[in-house]
Amino acid sequence: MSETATMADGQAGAIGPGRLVLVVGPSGAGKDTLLRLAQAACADDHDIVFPRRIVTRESSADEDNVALGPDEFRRACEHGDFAVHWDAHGHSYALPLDINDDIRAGRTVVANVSRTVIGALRQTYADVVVVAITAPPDVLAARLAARARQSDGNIAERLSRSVDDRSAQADVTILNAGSAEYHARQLVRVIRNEGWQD
Ligand SMILES: Nc1ncnc2c1ncn2[C@@H]1O[C@H](COP(=O)(O)OP(=O)(O)O)[C@@H](O)[C@H]1O
Ligand SMILES: O=P(O)(O)OC[C@H]1O[C@H](OP(=O)(O)OP(=O)(O)O)[C@H](O)[C@@H]1O
Repeated sequence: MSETATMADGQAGAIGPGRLVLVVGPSGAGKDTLLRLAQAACADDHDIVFPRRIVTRESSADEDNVALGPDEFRRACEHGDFAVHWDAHGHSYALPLDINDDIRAGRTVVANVSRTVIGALRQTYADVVVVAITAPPDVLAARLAARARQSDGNIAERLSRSVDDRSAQADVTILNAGSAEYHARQLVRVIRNEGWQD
């Protein structure tokens, strides 16, 4: 399995003062679901930004991503259009460079990223909060089977993906085993920097 984490702007902790909230976790944990609900809850707050990811797969009901072909993605990468990019599950993913403008303007940027890029992002941004979304293994398997997204490829391979936990330490962990609405409210409280376990 290969992943790459490449930063466009590598000055340690240089980019602030806004917060970068990273939503991470295994496939099927519910990252996109909680993000969609949180985005809807924050729709009126223009200081909270949910950037569209760039992914080498079609946009779907699960994620409203910008879809690029592999060659276009590579050219955009070489052109310096991405704040960060990585490869996983046979796809390439990126966050757009303009998140840096939002963060410099003091806005909060919320994004679903690979656990493999947390270390690099913590070094590059001044205020990073990592939110791990988790669920028991049997729940992950059932959810991925039910999601049945064609671009997911082999579900067993998705489930078996492991990431070095030392590089992926979370500030907050949400065990997404209750209702999605309840856990999305927890995520919103983290995004708003409020007490999240109330
Ligand atoms: N709290 C929850 N309760 C029940 N089903 C959920 C919950 N959270 C997510 N799901 C479902 O699990 C599947 C995987 O969720 P998704 O958000 O796509 O996960 P991820 O982005 O982490 O891979 C989806 O079909 C989604 O509807
Ligand atoms: O390195 P990892 O932490 O394992 O993450 C790898 C990738 O998997 C997820 O993407 P994707 O949206 O394709 O999958 P998911 O929705 O099934 O998690 C996540 O957003 C990362 O882009």
